[in-house]
This record gives sequence, C-alpha cells and structure tokens, in this order.
Amino acid sequence: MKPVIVTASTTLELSELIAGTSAIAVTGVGHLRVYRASYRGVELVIAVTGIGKVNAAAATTLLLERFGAELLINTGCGGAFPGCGLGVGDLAIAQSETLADEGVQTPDGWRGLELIGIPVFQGDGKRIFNTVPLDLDLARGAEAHARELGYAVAGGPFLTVSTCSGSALQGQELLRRFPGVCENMEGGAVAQVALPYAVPLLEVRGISNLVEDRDLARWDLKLAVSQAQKFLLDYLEHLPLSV
Ligand SMILES: O=C(O)c1cccc(C(=O)CC[C@H]2O[C@@H](n3cnc4c(=O)[nH]cnc43)[C@H](O)[C@@H]2O)c1
Repeated sequence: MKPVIVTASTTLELSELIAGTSAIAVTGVGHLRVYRASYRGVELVIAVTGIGKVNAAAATTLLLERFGAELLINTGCGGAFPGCGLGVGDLAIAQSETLADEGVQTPDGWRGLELIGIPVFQGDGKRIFNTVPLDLDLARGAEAHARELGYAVAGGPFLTVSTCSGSALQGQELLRRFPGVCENMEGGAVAQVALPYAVPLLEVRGISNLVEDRDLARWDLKLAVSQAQKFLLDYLEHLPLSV
C-alpha cells in the first residue's frame, strides 16, 4: 500500500500531526524535512515544503517520485474571503484550486491563461488553464466528517497566489477573476503537480485571517493550524484504506 503524503509550508503547520502520529524524522529526501509514521494502519509521509508555489511544486514532485501516494493532503492556514461565512479558527476544504495570478494584465484588466492559450496541464483529455478540479467526493466526505466533529467548515474553490492580498481591494479583484472561499500560497501548485500522477488531493486549511486590509492583530495562525491538524488526526484515523 502506498503512503498518504501530508504537506504544509511550515513546521508549525505539521507539528501536532508529527507529535500525534509519533512520526520519526527521516533523511535523504532531497532538501526536504520529512517524517514517517504508521498511524492506525495508515502509512504516512509528512513533509515541510517551504512557502509558495515553487517550494510546494518541487517538494510534491520529489515526494511523489520517491514514495508514490494513495492520497495527498495539503494543509496549513489560509485567508477566508469575506462573505464566505468562514471566520478565524474555522476550516476550509478545497473543491478546486485556482492559480489566481497566472495570466496577463491587459489594458482592459486581468485575464487568465486561456488568453495566452497555453494550458498548465494537458492530458487525459483535459486542458487545464488556471483551475484544477479536485476530487469532489473526497472533499465533500472530509467536509461532512468535519461537520460531524463539530467544526465550523465550508467547502469551496481555493485561490493560490504569489502575492498575498493584504488589502480588501485586492481580495475583491481576485474574486472578480474567480470564485473563492480561501486564499493560500501553495495549494494550486500541489494540485497541478498531482494531475499527471493521478493522485487525489485533499486540501484542508485552518482560517488564520480574513482577506481584508492587513492587520496582523486580527490573525490567529496558531489556532488555525491547530484546528486543521486536530481535524486531520481524526480524519486519518477513520480513513477508508482504498481512497
Ligand atoms: O505578514 C503578512 O502580511 C502575511 C501575509 C500572508 C501570509 C502570512 C503568513 O505568515 C502565513 C503564510 C502561509 O500561510 C498561508 N496563508 C495564510 N493566510 C493567507 C492569506 O491571506 N493569503 C495567502 N496565503 C495565506 C500561505 O499558504 C502561506 O503558506 C503573512
């Protein structure tokens, strides 16, 4: 059985998972900080990717080549778009991932990769430009599981950016481009890399902040990453083995 690979950009976003599964650090996986565990019958590879799309893509490629995977889980924190019903400490689960700032800034406004006409992925009869669809059954199953456990949770489209929206105006600009519930900096890259490997991706983020005018006093990174990891520990415990 191939492992379940869990990634996040920082150690803080994985520390409760590492402790809760008694995962052991392993060496020799390129530049990555990697931990392995056998948890309730599930083989786990837990890896810190570093921040942003390039780190996430490089790490995901390396991990999939080295270990293969039954399932990929990308976790951490994220910003909730106002109006989506999520607040700090809630959970968001991705139903799709969009590369929300890959495109063209034209005199008439921003346009996505379709304007260029070159997809980021082509294969299996698909041409993917900005939005990578994710496994909906997996996402909805995880959302239902979280709700049963009492989490405030919403599933929906996630937007991945290189530049965080530190203003309400920029958040509104992104929502003019694509629908979204949660902004982050890695998920779109993980989703894109997973495509040719045909490995399902579940992305679960704890909400650390709203996408609004930047005010770090309103953020709670620790609560957000703790909520996501507590949920994942329970989710992994109840994972059907043939995901
Ligand atoms: O200091 C800032 O302005 C700032 C802006 C965005 C993120 C941070 C972080 O310290 C966390 C980066 C980390 O968390 C994810 N994240 C969390 N909230 C957001 C967001 O509103 N927009 C985009 N990414 C977010 C992201 O995936 C990074 O891995 C500090």
